[in-house]
Parts: sequence; structure tokens; C-alpha cells
Amino acid sequence: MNQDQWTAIDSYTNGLLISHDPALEEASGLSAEAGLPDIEVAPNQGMLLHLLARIGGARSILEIGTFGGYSTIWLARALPAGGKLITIESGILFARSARDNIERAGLSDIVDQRVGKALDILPEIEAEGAGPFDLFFIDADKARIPEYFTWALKLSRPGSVIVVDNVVLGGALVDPASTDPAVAGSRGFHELLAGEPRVTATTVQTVGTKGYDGFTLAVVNG
Ligand SMILES: C[S@@+](CC[C@H](N)C(=O)[O-])C[C@H]1O[C@@H](n2cnc3c(N)ncnc32)[C@H](O)[C@@H]1O
Repeated sequence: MNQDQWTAIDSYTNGLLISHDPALEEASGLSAEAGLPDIEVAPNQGMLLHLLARIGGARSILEIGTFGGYSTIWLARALPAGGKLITIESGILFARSARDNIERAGLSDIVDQRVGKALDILPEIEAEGAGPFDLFFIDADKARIPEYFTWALKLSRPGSVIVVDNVVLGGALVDPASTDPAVAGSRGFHELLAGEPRVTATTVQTVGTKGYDGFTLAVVNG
């Protein structure tokens, strides 16, 4: 199967299963308009995050890597009344764009945006006693995945779900010659997972409109 077929299938199924949604379309459109790169999750991956949050009955979500707020909106919309989502972004312009998109989606009361480097913000969140979180979406700098995952575990409870995006890196995950820090981050993360009895996890490869990559889905054991 070639890339065109994967893209055609995504277009067909997304066209049927994902309703026209002005807030989400504006979120991804505004990112492009502001000259932001197209690195947000694909629509069907956004829907998958939304479904995971709903299936797990998530009431609190922690996202690392807001970008323009596209995945944030998918996740925040899964929360019941009284639910809360904290999202962390280090890029000030990205965070500003996300704030506008989140406001336009009517989610400003639910979404708590934190601007700064995740490894600076996460200790603050811990100190505030904001956890435990029901669902984590880790989607920032890939070299730091092991640290973010360790933080997610610290801020979790049995049953918490942890999703880590872009762990396959176009197949570079298994390239022994790679010197890419992102590859080292994802390999380090998988090795960490292999020796971590507190979670059960799997990595799923994805192909579609955003190319070849994959995500890891983990649950914190009881
Ligand atoms: C792949 S994008 C996030 C996409 C977003 N989750 C979505 O699907 O709509 C990764 C984001 O992480 C941010 N980022 C990178 N390093 C970071 C760090 N150390 N702390 C917080 N955010 C970071 C980048 O600025 C970028 O906006």
C-alpha cells in the first residue's frame, strides 16, 4: 500500500466519521495562517485522543506540547462538567495562538495553559497538588520523552492513561546509526517502559496524512 492510498483512506473515513467542526478547523487553519508548521495530530488521531479520554471517564488531563491547541481542543471536549485540562507549551507565539483557538472553541474555562519549558512547569504542577491526572498526552520535544514519562508516572494514579506521540519517527526508531536526539529519546523511553512494572504499554505504528509515525499507549497498573 502506498502513501496515496493511506491518505485516501484517511480522507474517506475522516470525511464520514468526523463532522465538520469550525473550531477545530480554525485551530488547525490559524496555525497554518500564523506560519506555524503542520505538526499537530491528524484528525483521526485527535478523535482517538478524545475517545480514550471518554472511554476512561477522564476528568483531569495533562498535555505536554500545546502547539496551536488542536489536540487540546479534542481532549478538552471529552471532559465532563467540572473537568480540567492543563497544557504546557514553551513557545510563546504558539501558546498565544492556542489561547485564541481555545477561546474560540469556548474552552477557556476548562483549559489551563502554562507557558514555559515542561521540565520547569511540571515541578510547579506537582507542588500545587494538581494531580493525579487521569490522562496524559506527551507531545513535545522527543528527546525528553523519558523525563516526561517519568513525570507522568509521578502525577498518575492506578488506571491513568499515558499517550506518547511520534515515537516511531518515520522508522528511525530502529536505525542504529541515528544520532538524532529524538530517536535516542524514544529508544530510551521504550527501554524505560520495558523495565517499568508499574505500566502496561504498547506502541502502535501509524500511516496517514501526516506520514509514517506512531504512538505509545500505556496504562498505570493497579
Ligand atoms: C508536536 S507539537 C504539539 C502538537 C499538539 N499536541 C497538537 O497535536 O495539536 C510539539 C510542541 O511542543 C512544544 N515544545 C517543545 N519543547 C518543549 C518544552 N521543552 N516544553 C514545552 N513545550 C515544548 C513545541 O513548541 C511544539 O509546539
